Amino acid sequence: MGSEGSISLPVIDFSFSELRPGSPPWDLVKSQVGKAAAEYGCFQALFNKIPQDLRNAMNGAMEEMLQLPLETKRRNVSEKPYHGYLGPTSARSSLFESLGIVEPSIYDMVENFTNVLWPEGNIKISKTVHLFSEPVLELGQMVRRMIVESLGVEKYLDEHINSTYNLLRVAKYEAPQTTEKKTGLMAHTDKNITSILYQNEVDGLEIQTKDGEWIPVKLSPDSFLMIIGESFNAWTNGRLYSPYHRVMLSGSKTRYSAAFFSVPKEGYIIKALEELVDEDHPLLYKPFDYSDYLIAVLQMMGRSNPYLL
Ligand SMILES: O=C(O)CCC(=O)C(=O)O
Ligand SMILES: [Fe+2]
Repeated sequence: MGSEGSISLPVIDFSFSELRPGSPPWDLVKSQVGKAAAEYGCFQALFNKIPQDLRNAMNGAMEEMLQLPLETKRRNVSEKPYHGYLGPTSARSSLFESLGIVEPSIYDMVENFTNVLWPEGNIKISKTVHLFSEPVLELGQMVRRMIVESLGVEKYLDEHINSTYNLLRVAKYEAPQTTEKKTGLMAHTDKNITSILYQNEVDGLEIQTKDGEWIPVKLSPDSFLMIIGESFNAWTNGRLYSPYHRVMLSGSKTRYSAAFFSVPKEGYIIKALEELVDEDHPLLYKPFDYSDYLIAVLQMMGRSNPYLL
């Protein structure tokens, strides 16, 4: 397919006032979502449910959190990989740093996080993160429901939704001050179910198509990028694509992003749906426990992966 930049990622509009399951706009959007998830494993979602002042507040909150002193950010710890502070190390891009917030739609969970960074509390940040997260996570659930419906496996919808929790990671990518592109985050696939990305108005994300072409993502301020993770690909026996993506940076503007990951709960076994396994679609992956899989991937990638803890 053509030279670089000649194709772009699907853009899907979720800004209908009446986007209820079963309604005509729902069915229309659902067919676009199903197609995009199968062909690209990602799409840009236009979503007008978050007012500009809340987006501005979120941008400010991300900046404030990630500009704290290193020893403060390091207090954001977790025994689970990727759930706590990740900083620049010799094995990772020196431009990247991120903090992890488990279950950001639950106010008390956000407060637990902010209290670690600000022992005296920071209600403004807690409220902003919580308020911002709620509609984003609703968008995520809506997309997952549409995908499950478009594959004709609605009977597993509750199991699918209830088998995950949410993890928010806010990241800072230091401006490289160069005209040529520098790596901010190495190429990788997400291992979880779905990821929804929001950014301050600095682009940098690139997605690889099935043909191997890298497409730079241009996100309008009121849009999000939805990415299918490997676990969703496995659960649907390969019906969905899970694309490689990376962050490439140039110029003098610092990039901040908020990535909302839906992650399989501990102990949940990801097993391809029997309805999606047949002669034309032989079983692709043996059932697996997500936590074991993640640990195996991390071990396999070893030191060569800067994305590693
Ligand atoms: O910051 C971004 O835009 C991408 C983050 C990402 O791909 C990840 O954290 O898995
Ligand atoms: Fe990612």
